[in-house]
Amino acid sequence: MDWNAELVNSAWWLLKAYLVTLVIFFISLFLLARSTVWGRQFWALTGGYFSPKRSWKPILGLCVILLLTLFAVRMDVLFSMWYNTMYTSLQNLDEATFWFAMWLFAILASIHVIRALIDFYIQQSFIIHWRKWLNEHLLSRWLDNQAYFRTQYLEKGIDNPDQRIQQDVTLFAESSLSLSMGVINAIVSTIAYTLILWGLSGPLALLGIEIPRGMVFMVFAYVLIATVFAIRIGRPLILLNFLNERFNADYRYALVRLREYAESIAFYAGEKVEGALLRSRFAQVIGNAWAIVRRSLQFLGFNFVVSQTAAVFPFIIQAQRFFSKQISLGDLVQTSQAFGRLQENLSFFRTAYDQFASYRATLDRLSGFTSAIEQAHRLPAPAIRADGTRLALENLSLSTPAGQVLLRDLSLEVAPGKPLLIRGPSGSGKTTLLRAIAGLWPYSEGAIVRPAHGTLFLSQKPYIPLGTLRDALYYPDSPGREAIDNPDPKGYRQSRAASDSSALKNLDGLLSAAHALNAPPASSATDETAVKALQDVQLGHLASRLDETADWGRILSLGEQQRLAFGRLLLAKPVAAFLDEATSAMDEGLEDAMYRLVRQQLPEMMLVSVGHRNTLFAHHPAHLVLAGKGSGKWEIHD
Ligand SMILES: Nc1ncnc2c1ncn2[C@@H]1O[C@H](COP(=O)(O)OP(=O)(O)OP(=O)(O)O)[C@@H](O)[C@H]1O
Repeated sequence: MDWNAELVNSAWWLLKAYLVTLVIFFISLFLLARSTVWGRQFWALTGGYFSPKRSWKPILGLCVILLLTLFAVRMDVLFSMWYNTMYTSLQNLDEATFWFAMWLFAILASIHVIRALIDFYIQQSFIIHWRKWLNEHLLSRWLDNQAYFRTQYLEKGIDNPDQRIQQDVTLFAESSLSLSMGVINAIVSTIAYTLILWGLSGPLALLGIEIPRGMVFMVFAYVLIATVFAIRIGRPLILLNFLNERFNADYRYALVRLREYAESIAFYAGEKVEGALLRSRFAQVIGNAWAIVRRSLQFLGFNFVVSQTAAVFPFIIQAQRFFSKQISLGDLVQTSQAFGRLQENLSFFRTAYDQFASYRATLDRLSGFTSAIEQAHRLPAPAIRADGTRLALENLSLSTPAGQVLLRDLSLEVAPGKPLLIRGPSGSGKTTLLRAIAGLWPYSEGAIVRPAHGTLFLSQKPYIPLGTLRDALYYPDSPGREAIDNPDPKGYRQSRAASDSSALKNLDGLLSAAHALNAPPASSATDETAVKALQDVQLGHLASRLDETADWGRILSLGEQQRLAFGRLLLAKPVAAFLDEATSAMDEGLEDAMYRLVRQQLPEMMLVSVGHRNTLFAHHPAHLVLAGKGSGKWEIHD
């Protein structure tokens, strides 16, 4: 074999194969995206990423990965030729060729290693960029228009959105690339090795009939039959793997709820009930895991038998031609390798069958998620317009999703400095009215006029974000935002260096050390405005802990959290504020003090409160009373 010519041939082969594959690859993508359900789902989900208008980089990246994949196929073919050269030199006792083969191997192996590393790096960076785009795309659609909240109004809600955004996106990007490159590798290798085997195989006598190049036909028939059986044995694995995801997500969700509702459950001493629920969910996970093991035993067993048989099959067929000296030892070895490779590549479609099925399940979950988001975006929204700082309702009617009337034809105007109290029986629609004003309630008619900016809604159970007390105080304007956007690289690097050196002794400890390094400097704790706000709402004792990161939602009592929310109000100085039973956990004295404070510091603010207590009357000259009971009636007392 002339290796100099072979290297030049390889370069030509690579160029031709690359151009042909490139064209076929993009045409196939186009056709799949148009004619198959999953192709359309794929394109709807990520077409934007590959749009050249956005950036050429993803397409260029894909082209490079394709080139490296074909390069890998060619290297494989060269290795198979190398084995032929080497074994033939052994058979001929040709020492010079043997040593030449050793040098050649050094060159081929070096190229192979460099190619593999470059391929690894480029594929990983391609996946990371893709994941970043997908994550950002889904996250912004999910946050836009409050879709994360409004999806609850859809007839068919969505389960585990967190899993879809975090886990499925990763799986989707990784599997898309590995499956598509796997298919290309398998097809191109199949062609390459069919040609090799074609050259090496002789006629095969079967049942008295002589089949020319019989080996090639044998391997195709062999793999085809094996594939049919494997799909039959492996099919139940698709459902089992799908259930595995579902059961694990259910189990995780039950564990998360235990953490979320820890206090209530602990008060009820509900460990027994929770334990039973957790154990029964875990039992489902385990039951399914055993079913997967049993089915995989059959599937793997069958695959092992198929591949083991394939190992000796070509020797048996070529033995006669070898012993009659029609082919060399190198030819025999190369035949067995080409047969093995061909069998392996044709089997790709068999072995990747369940991978493809789980890929489709991931795609289904992501498409279901995006279409739910689109539906949520299309839900009607209350007609809200801005007219300076005016706050008014014009012929507003509200109903429940089931169509029950909550409020009919309400018109009113809230004047600055003249707070309005909304009263009415439980379930009459007080909170729903605030939801409509916030733009969150889809089932409304009429118009809402409110300032475009500078509105603040406080609910009965204030939201306390993750982070420091200062973050909670300024929410949703976070003074610590830079820290979130730019996690301190120094702290991160230090913790990483520590983790490198300590051989991963205590990861929890290292992570909390990194967290501590990320905390803002202590000097900012003296921020006067924040401290004053805390003192005003009678939380002065927490001033020194402003920059402490803790689970404040659990540490502070409900009354303290409500006072913290009043602090938020004082700092934000909104044009209009809406307080939904925002003082329900305070005693009457504190409630009075909080309202006095607000009216003193923000006398011109438009204030709307929802509440039941008579003590609120003193601070609200105007009242809106909802009648409830499905009547939609209301009264205004000025
Ligand atoms: N997401 C929802 N889906 C279906 N019905 C809802 C939804 N949210 C609220 N409702 C219904 O709308 C009605 C009004 O609820 P809302 O929370 O506004 O009452 P409320 O007057 O604030 O009651 P309370 O004084 O007990 O807080 C209730 O019957 C409630 O069940």
